[in-house]
Amino acid sequence: MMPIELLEKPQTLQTRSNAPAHDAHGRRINYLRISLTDRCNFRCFYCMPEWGMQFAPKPELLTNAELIRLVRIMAQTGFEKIRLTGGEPTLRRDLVGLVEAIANTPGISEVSMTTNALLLAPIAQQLADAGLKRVNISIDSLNPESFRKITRGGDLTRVWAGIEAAEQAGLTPLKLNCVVVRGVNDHEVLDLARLTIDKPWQMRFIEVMPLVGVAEVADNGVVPSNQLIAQIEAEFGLDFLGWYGADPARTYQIPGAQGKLGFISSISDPFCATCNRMRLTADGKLHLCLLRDNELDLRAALRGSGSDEELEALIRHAVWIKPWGHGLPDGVKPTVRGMSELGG
Ligand SMILES: Nc1nc2c(ncn2[C@@H]2O[C@H](COP(=O)(O)OP(=O)(O)OP(=O)(O)O)[C@@H](O)[C@H]2O)c(=O)[nH]1
Ligand SMILES: C[S@@+](CC[C@H](N)C(=O)[O-])C[C@H]1O[C@@H](n2cnc3c(N)ncnc32)[C@H](O)[C@@H]1O
Ligand code: SF4
Ligand code: SF4
Repeated sequence: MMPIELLEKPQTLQTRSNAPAHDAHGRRINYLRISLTDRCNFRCFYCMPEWGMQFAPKPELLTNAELIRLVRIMAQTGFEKIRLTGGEPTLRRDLVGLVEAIANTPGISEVSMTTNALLLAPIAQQLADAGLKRVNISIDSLNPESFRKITRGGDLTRVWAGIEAAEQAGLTPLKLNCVVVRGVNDHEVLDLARLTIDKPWQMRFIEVMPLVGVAEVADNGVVPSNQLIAQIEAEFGLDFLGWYGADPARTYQIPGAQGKLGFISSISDPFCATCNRMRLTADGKLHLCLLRDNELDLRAALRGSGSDEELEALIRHAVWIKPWGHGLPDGVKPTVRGMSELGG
């Protein structure tokens, strides 16, 4: 499918202005994931090729002023929850100032961030003071050597320092993300789950998805969540807690544990029916569904002197035409963007 580029105000708007934006399937879309940069200080093998991606040249990236304006307009269309991601969001210059501006935008109720935490420790408190509510941190192995291999160079000690600093700064409840890949880190699932016995964290196991640049990792690497659930239950016992609204994770708990377990089963048990989210790429494209190619060029409208009203109309139209869901595992795979451009 070709990406959609709608640079002009659509002639027929299907949604009521002033009402919070809903798509054509009745889903309320109120969660924007912003990729602050497509660059990263890791090269996780399930996310990016070793040589990286074709990174966007700097002039193509949204400036802070453009981003803040867009967030204000998105908030007017009903977006309430913002997640900063990347690439690696901590590489963005003036991250603290950006967090503060977004957190102070009328209508925005929560700003959170997904990070690899390598650079988090020294800035965690400043981010919390600026209005960041919580962080989700990626950790795919507890073994420093395997961690280094999976991330192609990552230092697990610094990531633990980031986790500790996030807790101290109150960026909680803390969620830890592990992309499980068969034959690489699936043997560590019990050890990762065990962390939740003494810590109030949500440890989440994610089915690997076939994004551009790494599609072959998912071809043979997906471990269906039900296999992991059975394995963990056999070792510790497991209580099902629920599946709350638009949360992509099904949650469980080891009996008596302080923390929880989450399973994000995009492939074996998709959650598109309750999807509430869209993505803004660092180069200013509104990407309508993580696993589809459709996107709309907001940067062109921003830089082409589009008024706030025109931008709002474009955003409402994009929400209206948001695809129902993905077609995996056997349907059309994404062909345009890598995970590091979309932010997960
Ligand atoms: N298929 C699909 N997977 C998603 C979507 N959103 C998140 N994920 C997956 O879930 C992983 C974890 O997402 P996070 O960045 O931690 O964000 P989150 O789960 O929305 O965060 P919370 O606000 O804490 O619920 C991502 O890396 C993706 O693999 C989505 O809309 N579709
Ligand atoms: C793209 S990263 C960006 C934020 C940050 N660099 C990090 O790793 O947390 C966001 C999330 O996407 C997940 N992710 C990356 N590639 C994936 C894939 N192929 N399938 C499923 N999740 C993936 C990562 O594990 C991470 O939790
Ligand atoms: S998953 Fe995050 S840390 Fe790993 S390469 Fe992708 S963007 Fe970087
Ligand atoms: S695959 Fe698309 S529709 Fe499904 S949950 Fe993710 S973003 Fe939403």
